[in-house]
Amino acid sequence: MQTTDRPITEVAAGILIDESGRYLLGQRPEGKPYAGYWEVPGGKIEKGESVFQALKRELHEELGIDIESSEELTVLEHDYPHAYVRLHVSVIRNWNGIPKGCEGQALSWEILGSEKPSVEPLLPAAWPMLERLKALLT
Ligand SMILES: Nc1nc2c([nH]c(=O)n2[C@H]2C[C@H](O)[C@@H](COP(=O)(O)OP(=O)(O)OP(=O)(O)O)O2)c(=O)[nH]1
Repeated sequence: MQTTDRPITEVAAGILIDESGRYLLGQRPEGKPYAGYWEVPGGKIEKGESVFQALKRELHEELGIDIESSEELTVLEHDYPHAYVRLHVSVIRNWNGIPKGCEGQALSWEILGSEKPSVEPLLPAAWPMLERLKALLT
């Protein structure tokens, strides 16, 4: 773990994996830092929320789906100019509804085994998540 004097922004990110073995990326909407960059869906954990509660709320707001369960994949930190973030990354295999871009964001289903995503650029901290996912599945 890195250490920092900066306040830490706790973030929950959820890698949705569908039945054909694809995972979902979303493009950050206008108005957010790194707008246009691709990321794993999720967002900031609010005060008093667990990682799962935050994921459930964020994925409902962003994608219009209801998740039933999640498996913790990894925790990683990244020092951005706008914030120091700690990302709690989970894998989600069960949800109700069909993911859609409720905030006007584009979505892309990606092949798990591929070398790199078909879309770019990715948020810098999304890369280690995908590496961790690859390691889990191979
Ligand atoms: N969701 C998500 N966030 C990521 C990833 N990689 C990464 O560095 N982040 C960072 C970017 C942001 O600083 C932070 C997530 O915050 P956000 O701005 O998306 O959160 P939010 O939806 O709660 O935003 P807001 O309500 O403040 O507008 O985590 C990723 O793959 N997915």
